[in-house]
Amino acid sequence: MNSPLNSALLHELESTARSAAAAAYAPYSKFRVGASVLMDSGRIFHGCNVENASYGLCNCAERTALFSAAAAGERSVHAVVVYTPTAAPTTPCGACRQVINEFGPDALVISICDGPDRIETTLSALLPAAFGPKNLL
Ligand SMILES: O=c1ccn([C@H]2C[C@H](O)[C@@H](CO)O2)c(=O)[nH]1
Repeated sequence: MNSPLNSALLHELESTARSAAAAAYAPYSKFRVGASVLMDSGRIFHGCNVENASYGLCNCAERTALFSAAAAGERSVHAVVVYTPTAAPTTPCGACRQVINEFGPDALVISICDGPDRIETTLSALLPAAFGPKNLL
């Protein structure tokens, strides 16, 4: 990604994450999450959480979005946006942080919600000293 994350792109990413939550399959938690990812190619993918009757197999919105990008051949993520239907923003869970690290150790991570607050941080701040592909070289 050579160009910075300008405000138009950020707005698109945020509205994509918000609308992705509409497809959430969350019959158990009722917590409907949406995510969008901007890949270094410039392509945007989205995802929602997909739950399962065997609760441990629930997949978060962030991972759904990233796996969708990976399935399309993408390998490098520039920014991740997660939307939760809450008053305060929510950062990705530990499992999602590890998956984001696989494809974007330098990724920006932006959390938005229904309230005015937002969190703009980086994957490396959320998962310092991460284990990743470099450790297997
Ligand atoms: O950042 C998050 C946090 C939680 N969830 C999902 C997982 C589960 O389906 C539900 C409750 O944890 O919300 C996400 O998709 N992303």
